[in-house]
Amino acid sequence: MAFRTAFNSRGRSVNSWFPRHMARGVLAIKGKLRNVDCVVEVHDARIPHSGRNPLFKEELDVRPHLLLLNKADLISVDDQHKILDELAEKSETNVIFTDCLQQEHHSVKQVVPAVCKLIHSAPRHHREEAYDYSVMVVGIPNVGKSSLINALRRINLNKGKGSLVGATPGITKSVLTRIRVCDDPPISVLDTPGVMKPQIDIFDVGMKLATCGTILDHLVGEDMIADYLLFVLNKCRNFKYVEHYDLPAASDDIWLVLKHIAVHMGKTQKVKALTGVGKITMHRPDYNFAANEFLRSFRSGLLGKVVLD
Ligand SMILES: Nc1nc2c(ncn2[C@@H]2O[C@H](COP(=O)(O)OP(=O)(O)OP(=O)(O)O)[C@@H](O)[C@H]2O)c(=O)[nH]1
Repeated sequence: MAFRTAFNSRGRSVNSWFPRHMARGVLAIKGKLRNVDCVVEVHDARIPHSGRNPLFKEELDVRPHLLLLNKADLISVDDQHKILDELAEKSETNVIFTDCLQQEHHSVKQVVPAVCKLIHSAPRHHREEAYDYSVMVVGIPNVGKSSLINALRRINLNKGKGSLVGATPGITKSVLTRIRVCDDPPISVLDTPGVMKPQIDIFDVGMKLATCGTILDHLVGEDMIADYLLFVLNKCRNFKYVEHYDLPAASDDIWLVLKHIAVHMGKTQKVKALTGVGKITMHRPDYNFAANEFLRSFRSGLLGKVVLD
């Protein structure tokens, strides 16, 4: 079966999807850099190249930089190896894949040793005398910055939440909160609000970011994101959704797929319609519910392990 090879943007512009306050966020982050020993950038492993805020590298590169590709549970181990090779080609070698939701936190346990190694490998400038290590956690919205901080606290301090976690992008609103995550060695992190590049000019990048939940769904439209997700799944021949929703076959028609999802999940709405034989009651699939369900399932890994880049 032939599927779409390109996604139709339907004339939509991406710029309006990015909240204005985020430009101020970078300035605030930059202003705190003097008191920081290392920058930890958290990004979504499903989009290892797209959507990273270039300002994190350009503006904060005066400090050692560690890239954490989080939500690694949502991609395959083979893809992780491939991504490491691709990043190494761009001279980016300080990279760790993390899964902050995993109970034992095996991957997150690598973070403190890696941070210490990086700090020891570079001059601390005027912070030479400072007893504790100060780490700034940066990243675009909803990639798991707060989850990482909470996991670090659990591992190293046996303590619970220090930072709010949410499925909606933009949960961390306060500008820069200092949180202790380890006593030996003493490490504090600065939690920062998610900051997106002020303008993303490539439509495809905007859609990848939206599919991973880093942009508020309603700004883009859930049906549009669901259509992009369907396009991606078909393009990479990942047909797990067919089995998951008991569809008769794979399809590139989002409305057909959403209709099946709604019917499969028993989500139809009664509507009255006036016909030639009088008023009749019809059952209309709840397309909004279906689009939301399709995205939610993908984001929680139920539709397979997919790298969007
Ligand atoms: N599958 C998976 N989900 C994760 C992981 N880490 C975080 N999440 C989920 O991703 C969502 C966002 O997590 P947060 O920790 O609030 O992200 P954040 O970057 O602090 O978000 P902002 O406050 O918007 O900047 C939540 O629903 C988390 O449960 C992970 O490693 N794997």
